[in-house]
Amino acid sequence: MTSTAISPSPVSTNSLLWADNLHKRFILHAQGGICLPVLKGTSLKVKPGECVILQGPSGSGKSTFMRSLYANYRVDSGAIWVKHGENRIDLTQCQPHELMAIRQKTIGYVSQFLRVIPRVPALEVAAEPLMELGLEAAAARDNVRSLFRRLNLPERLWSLSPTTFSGGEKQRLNIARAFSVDFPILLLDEPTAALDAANREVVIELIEEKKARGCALIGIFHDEQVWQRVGNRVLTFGREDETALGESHE
Ligand SMILES: Nc1ncnc2c1ncn2[C@@H]1O[C@H](COP(=O)(O)OP(=O)(O)OP(=O)(O)O)[C@@H](O)[C@H]1O
Repeated sequence: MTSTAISPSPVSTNSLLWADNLHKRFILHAQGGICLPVLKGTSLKVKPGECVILQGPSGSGKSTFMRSLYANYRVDSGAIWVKHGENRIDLTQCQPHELMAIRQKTIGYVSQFLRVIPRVPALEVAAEPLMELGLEAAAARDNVRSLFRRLNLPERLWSLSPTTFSGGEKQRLNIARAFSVDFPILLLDEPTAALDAANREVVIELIEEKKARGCALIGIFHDEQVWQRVGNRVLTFGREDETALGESHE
């Protein structure tokens, strides 16, 4: 594959994701062109098997950073190197077809919200990413069923459209959709916010399993009990420094 976004010489790092000196500001055109600088030189490297927690006060830029890592937001400057297959690609420079391939194979994203298409059953919604990767429908559905069971999503809901699901049900569907694929990188934006204690515990287990398989995770969790258990490091916004969590997490 040739692309201007591919590093000409492999970056000397074993990180799966490397955000380098990101700057991002919002210009509020409808409000007198006010400029809101949000990311001011944010950097982060994440290696296989690591989970980095994004922390900081409300409005400090955690979600903006996360959305930039998924190229939902375009940064003003800086680079986001991602190991995609054998290549390292800069997400800030890549072509739309490369971004699609990266989202299909390399970076998974669990957002707080589920975009649902009316009339498509939950099982199909969750199995879609696996089928897009070429897995046959029956195997994809089996994989999703086992995640639905682990996440205690009642079987009577599997054939229903998730439009009427509760917040926690939608969230578990979102988790099954992203966790069914073996993404090398997973971005988790409050994946446990709407869950009860038992299901939170399941998500913690699923995250631990991903780490053991060498996945690099970046997460926003308001629940301290969760991030203390799954996190290796904390990137603090508003201060922009990193703290290692207890040795037991390393
Ligand atoms: N699309 C946007 N347009 C304009 N301003 C935005 C946009 N998205 C975020 N902001 C602003 O950027 C700042 C950072 O927002 P962001 O959502 O990244 O914070 P956060 O740390 O994730 O907050 P919270 O913990 O409350 O979710 C806020 O001041 C917010 O108003």
